[in-house]
Amino acid sequence: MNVYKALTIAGSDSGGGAGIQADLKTFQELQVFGMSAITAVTAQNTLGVQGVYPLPVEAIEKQIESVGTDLGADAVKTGMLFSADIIQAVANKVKQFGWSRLVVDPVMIAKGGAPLLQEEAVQALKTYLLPLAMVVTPNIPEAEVLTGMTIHTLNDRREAAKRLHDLGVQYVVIKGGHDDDGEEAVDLLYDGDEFSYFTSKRIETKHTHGTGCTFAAAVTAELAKGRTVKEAVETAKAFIQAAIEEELGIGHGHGPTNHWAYRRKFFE
Ligand SMILES: Nc1ncnc2c1ncn2[C@@H]1O[C@H](COP(=O)(O)OP(=O)(O)OP(=O)(O)O)[C@@H](O)[C@H]1O
Ligand SMILES: Cc1ncc(CO)c(N)n1
Repeated sequence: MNVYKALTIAGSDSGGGAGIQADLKTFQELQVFGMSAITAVTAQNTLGVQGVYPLPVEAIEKQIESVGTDLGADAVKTGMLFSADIIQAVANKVKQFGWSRLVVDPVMIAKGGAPLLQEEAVQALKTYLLPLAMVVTPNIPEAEVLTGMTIHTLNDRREAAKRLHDLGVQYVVIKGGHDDDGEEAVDLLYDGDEFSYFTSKRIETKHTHGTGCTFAAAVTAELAKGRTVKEAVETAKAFIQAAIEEELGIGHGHGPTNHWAYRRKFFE
């Protein structure tokens, strides 16, 4: 049996809808063996973030080394990295193990507004990690912070994608979840040459906690299997659409998406 493996380097969400938990569930659903290096523990639920506890840099490095020196990874994803020190350490380890199928989800703030990345760490993300990335997956506010431009139109988004590509990342996906007008949720992919668009019906719901993590984890899982970036984004879009569509309706606030919905929709 050919076993594909993916490593997520991200924060823990006690509520189970985002972060490490969303990543591992998504890897599993897509039949990829999931491994993790936890950067920070968050006390979090559907109502918000009640606490953030970053781990010592050494603890993060050790986890990555444990995976890298034994199991190996076909693809790697980063999520919440919190500080410039953590970003630099993660970038060094990615280089050390020669991981080229790297998906960077530049997590900055949780849906309720809690900061998951220190402001001074944005530059470190641009300098150390993005040049190593195969794919970066910002939402619109994250793309604005990374490029320093405001994004209103699709044209703005295309310009932002070009600027992100100039930072050294091979493929840029700017997600459209935050683009509030319109009946559709449109994600844009730029490969340095052409733009592609992945469009789905926008679902009217407040249960979108962890959509970004889940989407990027699905891209990572498909890359681990050797798919092209375009194929991986296509599957990730179908995965997140199903996960939002088939609501779980749990928790008292912005609930998590349904990680098993894609399997039920397409394979059962
Ligand atoms: N209401 C919606 N209906 C359909 N698709 C959506 C909706 N909201 C988000 N998506 C899709 O979910 C994916 C994640 O996009 P989004 O922009 O919400 O990420 P995000 O803000 O990083 O998420 P989070 O910070 O909650 O993890 C994209 O593929 C986007 O198109
Ligand atoms: C741990 C963690 N990572 C990422 C996000 C973004 O959805 C979150 N809310 N929590």
